[in-house]
Amino acid sequence: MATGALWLIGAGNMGGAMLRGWLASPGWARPVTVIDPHVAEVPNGVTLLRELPSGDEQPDILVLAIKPQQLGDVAPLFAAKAGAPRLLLSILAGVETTTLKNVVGADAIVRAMPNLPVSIGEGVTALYSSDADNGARSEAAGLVASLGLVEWVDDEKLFDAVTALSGCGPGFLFRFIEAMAQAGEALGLPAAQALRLATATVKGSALLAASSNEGPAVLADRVASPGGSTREGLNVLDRDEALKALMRATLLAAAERNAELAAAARSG
Ligand SMILES: NC(=O)C1=CN([C@@H]2O[C@H](COP(=O)(O)OP(=O)(O)OC[C@H]3O[C@@H](n4cnc5c(N)ncnc54)[C@H](OP(=O)(O)O)[C@@H]3O)[C@@H](O)[C@H]2O)C=CC1
Ligand SMILES: O=C(O)[C@@H]1CCC=N1
Repeated sequence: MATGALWLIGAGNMGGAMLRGWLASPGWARPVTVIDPHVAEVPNGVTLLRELPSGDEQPDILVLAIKPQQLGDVAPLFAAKAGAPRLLLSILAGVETTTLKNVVGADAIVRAMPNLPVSIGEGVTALYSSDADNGARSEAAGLVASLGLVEWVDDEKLFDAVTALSGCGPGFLFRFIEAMAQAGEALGLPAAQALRLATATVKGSALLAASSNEGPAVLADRVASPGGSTREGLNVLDRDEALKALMRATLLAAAERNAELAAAARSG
């Protein structure tokens, strides 16, 4: 059971989600300090500081969860410190290892890209490190293992793609649920019922896809009874690859924004 101190800098939407996931995981024993100037409250047992302590004190593990555009605000605070954390886990979209190294001189740096369902232990966290040794890599993976699926990415260039797919993905799927529910509403269903049906349908389909040996294309065919109604709906999604083209454009736009954020962080 790991007991070294963890500092979480930024406890907004994603930092807060990871914190909830960690505190709910069996055997969690690390003392946690949240450093965030504005967050309203933190769970029981968590220390809240409004700014980074000015002395040389450093945690065992530092989790950086501020917005990429806020990195410049904390950089001078780290520059003034003599010590360094043992492990830095950065969840900043876009911001590259070389940029992080210039800000926090941790012994090991691991980039992580979690997604919002980590708060219920059903998330995805992608990890990348250019130079962490096996011990640090397994420690980083162990830290996020209780939050859901963990996937290593070998090439940092692919991190923007992973961010677009699984990091941003819940946002796209929430929009899909909303659109599906509204389409049901347009067919006459009460709004609340349409939302329950759409949400449960996406949940059940994802669970089935995750547990099946068959791919999503085969599963879609299993729903589409010959001569039936699903095929008519799939024909709309498939015409001119309408849905696939929309998803390609969606992920590309997100990935390009990550590259812009990286460039901005690189130039300080
Ligand atoms: N949201 C998501 O689903 C995901 C987000 N990420 C990454 O997580 C990071 C945070 O995103 P998100 O949670 O959405 O953003 P939020 O704005 O919700 O959270 C950032 C938090 O950090 C606080 N903060 C600002 N400045 C400082 C500072 N100097 N020291 C400490 N805390 C500070 C912010 O306060 P204030 O609001 O007042 O500025 C806010 O509470 C980003 O880098 C993003 O790329 C990664 C994966 C998924
Ligand atoms: O929107 C963002 O920039 C962050 C990164 C991944 C999800 N949210």
